Amino acid sequence: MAYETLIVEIEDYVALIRLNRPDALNALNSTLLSELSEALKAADADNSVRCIIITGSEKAFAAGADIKEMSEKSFVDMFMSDFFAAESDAIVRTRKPIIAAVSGYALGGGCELAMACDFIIASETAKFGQPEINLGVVAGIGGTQRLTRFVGKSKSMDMHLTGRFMDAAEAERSGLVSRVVPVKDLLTEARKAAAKIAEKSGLTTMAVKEAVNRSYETTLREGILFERRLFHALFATEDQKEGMAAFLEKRQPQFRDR
Ligand SMILES: CC(C)=CC(=O)SCCNC(=O)CCNC(=O)[C@H](O)C(C)(C)COP(=O)(O)OP(=O)(O)OC[C@H]1O[C@@H](n2cnc3c(N)ncnc32)[C@H](O)[C@@H]1OP(=O)(O)O
Repeated sequence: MAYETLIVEIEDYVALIRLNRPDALNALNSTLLSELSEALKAADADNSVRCIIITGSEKAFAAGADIKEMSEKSFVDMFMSDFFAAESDAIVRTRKPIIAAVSGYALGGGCELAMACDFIIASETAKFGQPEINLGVVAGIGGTQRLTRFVGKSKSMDMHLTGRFMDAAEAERSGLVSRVVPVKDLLTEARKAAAKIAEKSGLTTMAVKEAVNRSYETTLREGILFERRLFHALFATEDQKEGMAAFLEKRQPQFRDR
């Protein structure tokens, strides 16, 4: 399918979704976000895809929601359209793993999009920020909630209240990103991570996502119980038998998502 603001390539079980509004630093307008939702739904439903990468350009992952598009909207416009709710839900509803490969600016909605992915691999030039305060608004796609869970209250308040940017080294130290790589290696490293994930049982990767994401939404006791039940349930799958048999027989497992 052809998109106006995205380039989507599927190769070796990985769907690479590249945000593509070069003249606006990949600012997230409604076309881009609805195309991204569609692309994620299509990748989730496509049996030839086992992992998804979302990336931008070297200069910008995404410099936030499109300020030109938003500037004249009224409260009624925003409220009645439930601005960006459906689009951000589409990311969270995606059951296959999503890696954000971030280079350059990931600001406002761009930072929120990256945080809604399952993990972030950043290039050395990545800059994260929630500068909405400079525009007279607050984050609107989960920034106050997710950033606080990732980096803690003090740093999150600092970022949201001052609007300052965090570089890649600070983002890695703070737990916002899983690793930092040279710019030239960003996509190679993201593809390597995706290829590793693609080798696993798709059933089990979905279970991992559900369990880790549950840790943000429930108490420790409930989360551990959820994990234990999921662990028990996976003993009803062929992939558990195959994974353990392969280990004992000293061979690579052949998972069938069953
Ligand atoms: C999700 C919710 C609820 C809210 C948001 O996300 S609000 C947006 C938060 N993001 C920002 O406030 C960042 C805005 N952008 C910047 O501060 C700067 O563009 C920069 C620091 C990222 C880069 O500065 P630089 O001087 O290198 O580049 P520019 O000349 O400023 O930008 C190039 C080109 O892109 C357009 N641009 C950049 N960001 C956005 C944006 N968020 N929305 C719309 N357009 C954007 C910028 O206007 C310029 O276009 P023109 O050449 O046509 O002016």
